[in-house]
Amino acid sequence: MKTLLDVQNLGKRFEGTQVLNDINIKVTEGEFIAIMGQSGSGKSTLLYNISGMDRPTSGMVLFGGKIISKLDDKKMSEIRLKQMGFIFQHSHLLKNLSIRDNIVFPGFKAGRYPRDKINQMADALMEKTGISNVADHDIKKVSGGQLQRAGICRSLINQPKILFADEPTGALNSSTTKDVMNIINKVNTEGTTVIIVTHDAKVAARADRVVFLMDGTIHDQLKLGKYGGENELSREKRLSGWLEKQGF
Ligand SMILES: Nc1ncnc2c1ncn2[C@@H]1O[C@H](COP(=O)(O)OP(=O)(O)OP(=O)(O)O)[C@@H](O)[C@H]1O
Repeated sequence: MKTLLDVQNLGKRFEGTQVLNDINIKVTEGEFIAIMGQSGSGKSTLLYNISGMDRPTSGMVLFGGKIISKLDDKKMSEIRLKQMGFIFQHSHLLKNLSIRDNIVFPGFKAGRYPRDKINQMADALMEKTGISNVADHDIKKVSGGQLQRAGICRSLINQPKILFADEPTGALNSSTTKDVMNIINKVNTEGTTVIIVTHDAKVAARADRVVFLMDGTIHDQLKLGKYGGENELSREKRLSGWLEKQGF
């Protein structure tokens, strides 16, 4: 399989504090990676630095074989808009716009397809994630789970190669977490590479590989293989045993 994201000797320093140190990781096309670690270990910082939301202070990041960590803001924003999707704990949808308008917005901005086609793609995404019934609702009038699904639809409207998610289920209850993770696993099965930061072992158990960060370095990695074949409980057990060894 081809390497999509290649992180080489990445370091990040904030005002005299070295937060990430010598991070090396290769992510292959179609892979699903979960990043775990104690609070403050540098998980979100790593996600921001490998996705071009922030710049590393040392090392480099290659995306599709091209160095992206040294691109100017304009070029980086274009790559983020057209080739990457982002989901956060809170979906940050635009107020005073409907769910549908929020979802099509980055599609219109990227301008890769005519507006009719983008509207059709938004309809298909809402159908797939079960929010067609609230498509025209104001974002203040839907549930947290529906908002998060809308955030997922928005992140997918430009058919990104990779989806970055920072605690996407952090504000959801366990049943909605399961629904959202089912969607993310499906998107991954259909070919989108996924990198997710999570505190939740049940969420991380959905990934092919779990990376454990400690004090800003990769402490260990666990290969779980593709989700779906193995019994869910035994997979979670394998992960929790490994996490215990990491002191988590
Ligand atoms: N913009 C910033 N300026 C200065 N320090 C920062 C900045 N962003 C993060 N840090 C520091 O970097 C360290 C790692 O933060 P980060 O948010 O990446 O950790 P995390 O593992 O995601 O934590 P959590 O699980 O609590 O979200 C922390 O000590 C944090 O205070």
